[in-house]
Amino acid sequence: MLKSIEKPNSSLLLSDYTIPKGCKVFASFRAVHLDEHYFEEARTFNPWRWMNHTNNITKDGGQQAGGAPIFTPFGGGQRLCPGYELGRVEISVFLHYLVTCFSWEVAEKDKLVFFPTTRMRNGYPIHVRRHRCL
Ligand code: HEM
Repeated sequence: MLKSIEKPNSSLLLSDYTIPKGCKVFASFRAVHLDEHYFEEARTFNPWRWMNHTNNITKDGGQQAGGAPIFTPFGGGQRLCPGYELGRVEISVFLHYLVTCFSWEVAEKDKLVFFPTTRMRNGYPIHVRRHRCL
């Protein structure tokens, strides 16, 4: 749990870290989303984990401090991504057509890397074949 205390000289004490006034703080959503404490086998591709909508709570059933959700790909609070609904619709439509109208084969082996963001090292090239469409 993160505790923040504003110090008299305007620096901020966040957990055990003193953040000097004027510093920029980058919240690593990836670090939270790959944390085994919150997500079982966090680095395993398992889309079925999202069938259970209680996945925004800890494994022991506790909510994160302040009751905030732990799965936050679109940020949160005042800076919540304003395009989050559009983003979700676009991804749903894309995935629907990808799996219903196309098949694909891996063109060349690739490796998943996690820094600075989660991605495939070489962009995961694939050969796509259109086999059916609405
Ligand atoms: C999968 C798609 C998307 C993801 C994962 C995503 C994620 C994010 C995240 C993490 C933030 C930062 C929140 C913060 O600063 O705490 C953000 C901000 C923002 N996003 Fe998205 N976004 C997506 C799609 C979109 C789309 C489709 C639009 C617009 C059409 C959009 C517009 C914005 C804007 C304008 C901000 C800045 C909000 C602000 O600073 O107040 N995003 N997004």
